[in-house]
Amino acid sequence: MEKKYCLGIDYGTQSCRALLVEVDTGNEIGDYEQSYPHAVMEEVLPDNITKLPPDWALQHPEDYLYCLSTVTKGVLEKYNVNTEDVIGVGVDFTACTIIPVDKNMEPLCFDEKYKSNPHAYVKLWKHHAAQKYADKINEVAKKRGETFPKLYGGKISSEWLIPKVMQIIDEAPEIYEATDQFIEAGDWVVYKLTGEVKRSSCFAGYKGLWHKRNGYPTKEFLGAIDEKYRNMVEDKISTDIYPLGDKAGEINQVGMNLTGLKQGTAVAVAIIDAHAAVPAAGICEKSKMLMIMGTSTCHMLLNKDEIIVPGIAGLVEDGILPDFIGYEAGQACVGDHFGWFVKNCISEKYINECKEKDINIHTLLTEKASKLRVGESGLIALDWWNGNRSVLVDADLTGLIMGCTLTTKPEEIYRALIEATAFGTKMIIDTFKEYGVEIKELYAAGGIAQKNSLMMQIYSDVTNMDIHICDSNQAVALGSAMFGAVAAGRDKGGYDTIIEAVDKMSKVKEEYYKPIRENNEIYEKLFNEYKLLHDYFGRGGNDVMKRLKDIKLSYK
Ligand SMILES: Nc1ncnc2c1ncn2[C@@H]1O[C@H](COP(=O)(O)OP(=O)(O)O)[C@@H](O)[C@H]1O
Ligand SMILES: O=C(CO)[C@H](O)[C@H](O)COP(=O)(O)O
Repeated sequence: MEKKYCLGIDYGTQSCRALLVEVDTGNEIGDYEQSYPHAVMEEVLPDNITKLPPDWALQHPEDYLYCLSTVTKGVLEKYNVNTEDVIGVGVDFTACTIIPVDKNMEPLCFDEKYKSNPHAYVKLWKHHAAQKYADKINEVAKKRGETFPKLYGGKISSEWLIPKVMQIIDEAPEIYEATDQFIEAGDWVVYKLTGEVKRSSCFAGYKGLWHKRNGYPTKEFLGAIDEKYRNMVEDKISTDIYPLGDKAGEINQVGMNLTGLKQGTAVAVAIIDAHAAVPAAGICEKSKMLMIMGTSTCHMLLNKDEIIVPGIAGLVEDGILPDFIGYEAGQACVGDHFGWFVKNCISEKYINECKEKDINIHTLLTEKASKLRVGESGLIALDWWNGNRSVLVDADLTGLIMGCTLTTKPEEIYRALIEATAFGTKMIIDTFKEYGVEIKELYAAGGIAQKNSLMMQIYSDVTNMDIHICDSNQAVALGSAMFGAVAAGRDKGGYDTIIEAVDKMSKVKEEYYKPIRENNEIYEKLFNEYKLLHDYFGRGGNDVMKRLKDIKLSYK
């Protein structure tokens, strides 16, 4: 019998990639990647005139279609696979990443009329300018004694659907009027492939405040925030939601022209990027926390019980795998602030050294940082360059490096930034444990888990836990491909359930990171200092970060 393949299409923050995988073994044939031509728009629209205020982060949906074509056609051609043998496709996407679309499902920013209106574009997950709307939701929910925020760690994040739509209602009523529906980019790509609008319970559950039994927040609640928000769900957000593992549809003519895939190929209901990595790392039982480490880090955990943990991003029934409560927590800025550092704070001398050694700047700084002893630099940092997602849920917090002197070196700062993210992860783990959610093992996947072994050792030393690594350079895309194989089903050579796919296709490396006792002892001390700073600046001891932000905003 001919080999059967499935395809995972992974839309990250910076780029999109397609991964071709053998269905029976999970062996990765190869991948193809393409960066978004407009990247993340944080300062100006593509017209090069319309400036964006602080905390905005937009993307261009044109890039999603361009990348879809490039990566799918690219991978099929490069590895010369007969499309007859590709049985299923899965799509994952960052979230909450939403597009306002018209009645024909065309993004409003494609319309000449709205090209210079920032609200007509995609609001990327890390668009944090809806914080004041999230604050309103939290305030009114508290006053009314609403119970739904408990499922989201007690606080609704500015990254999510409802605050983002509220921002559009207030700041661009003409865009709100012209919008037929607000749709997650992952669901929109599935529509482009199949012609079917099959919204995913994963996006709706974690990012849309949707609950399997209770639905979205009620009209009464939304109306209590302000009358103008009362009908937003009914008018502009589809309530037709489908579980993970379902088939959304089949590649249609448009999908075939876009991708080169055969009409009739099964397409799975879309999934959030981080969530897709869980089955890829072989996790289908409770108590194993997976960190998906890239631009940001998402912490995923399965459990059988619904235990309320303050400050986590969400817990959703069947949200990751069927028959489990899927818990998510996260750090909004991990690779992103290493990226910021290497882009803005590196001297000519280091750049020349990279050229001489023919390595990139991350590798050079990591090499130098690995020679430092724990605590030797005298630095400590807070990892809030992009706000704090867990456990403080506050996008208005900012980054901090303490202990700098005239002898501080770039690699010391780089290491302090790595350590800050490890401390942030320990805060999350400790909070889960404190509230009775068991974490017995730690797993890691994503770009950084593969690329930076110093960082993984630091995480092991800080958390004092073994860390197992998913044995795929593209864990997220692998997970999506697995959902593609499930959408195809056993009759077509795929699987009936994601658990069967985990059994055959998932991958974990044999070697793992073990904590080094002496390092852990010093990190315990440093973590106590981190906690002091964390609580002082993040829990109301001193709101200087917010006051500085207010002054900054007064200039816009
Ligand atoms: N060797 C490295 N060590 C640590 N961080 C890195 C390294 N190389 C790249 N990065 C950071 O990793 C992030 C990209 O992660 P990746 O997993 O490839 O993408 P994404 O999060 O978009 O899916 C960028 O923010 C970049 O600054
Ligand atoms: O909130 C998310 C998942 O729940 C985002 O999708 C994620 O934080 C962005 O992912 P990446 O760092 O891989 O670009």
